Amino acid sequence: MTFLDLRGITRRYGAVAALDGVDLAVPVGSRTAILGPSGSGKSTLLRIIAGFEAPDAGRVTLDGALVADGPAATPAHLRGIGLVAQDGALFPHLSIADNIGFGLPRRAPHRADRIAELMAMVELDPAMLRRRPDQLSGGQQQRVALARALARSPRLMLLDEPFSALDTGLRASTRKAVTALLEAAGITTILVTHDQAEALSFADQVAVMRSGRLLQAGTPRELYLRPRDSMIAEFLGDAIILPAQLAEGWADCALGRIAVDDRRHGPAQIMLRPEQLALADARDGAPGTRGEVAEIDFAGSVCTVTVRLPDGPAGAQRLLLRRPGLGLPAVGARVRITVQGEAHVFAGDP
Ligand SMILES: Nc1ncnc2c1ncn2[C@@H]1O[C@H](COP(=O)(O)OP(=O)(O)OP(=O)(O)O)[C@@H](O)[C@H]1O
Repeated sequence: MTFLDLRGITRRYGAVAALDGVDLAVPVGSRTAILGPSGSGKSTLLRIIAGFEAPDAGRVTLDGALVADGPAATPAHLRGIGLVAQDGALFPHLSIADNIGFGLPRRAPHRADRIAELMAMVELDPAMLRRRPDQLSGGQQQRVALARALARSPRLMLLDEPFSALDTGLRASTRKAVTALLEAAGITTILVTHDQAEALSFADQVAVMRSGRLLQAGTPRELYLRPRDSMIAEFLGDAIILPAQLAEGWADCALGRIAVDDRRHGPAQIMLRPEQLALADARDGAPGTRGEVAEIDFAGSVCTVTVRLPDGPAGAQRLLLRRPGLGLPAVGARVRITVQGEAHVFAGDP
């Protein structure tokens, strides 16, 4: 069942079309990530969902109620939506307890119990209650911001790049903790990010935006393995994109004849993810495309191996493969490349 429905959302700032006819359905209890480069319209969309801004045109329906129909919109405080901003936006002069309890009535019965409960939910030590935000780490501050947003039991939680200021390790652990918490509470959540790995690991629906348009929405797996075009493919991770000639579920390309996920005929662009390519010693005599290792970028657990293929009709091809640091071939080694699984054929023109 759809909890939030966006239809034809359009918003202009002068000559800039920040949003240009965005449609998106967010299922109840789901986690949606809106992914896009800087300036693609992600924050504008989030502000329109939250009610801080109204669209010029388009409709926002929340839990069956129309909350925006063009510029006519229900104000933010009547929507029951929680928001965690990029920097947490805590009140620096208030204690952690007062930050978390900010939205709760001052004289509410059990106010202190509710604050303690929220602290426990986000796994913060009760000893921190009297501290001020600047006496907490970045990750702890983000948990306080989340507790404050949870205090009013929102129906929908909006997360605007809430992990971006945290360093890599803390970022992953905070994201995991937040995901588990929101899932346990059954709160429909939308995360805005420009980090593809974060979007893929957080969400059960990823929506990719560029220049105010929503290009494709689907499960992380669909977007990663079946992107609509090469731009989306490369935005979601490393991609090997090759010109090919298609026939009945097969493609002839620089890697020989390989299986594809499309039964069309004729020229097309196909895509493989680097992890679909396996390398072996070329001297083993088994079938597979031969190439030569041109370069190795050693980076520990994930290294990049550049393989040069023999000149073909499209000129010399270089493939980038990711490999663990152990057992790497040497530069100049002759290797045999085999493909695992099917290549993806882009829906658009070659
Ligand atoms: N208040 C405003 N006035 C004028 N232009 C704006 C305003 N807000 C956003 N824009 C423009 O609208 C476009 C979309 O901006 P938006 O902040 O939604 O993008 P974003 O994808 O969230 O970017 P980032 O990842 O950098 O935060 C940009 O070109 C931006 O300059």
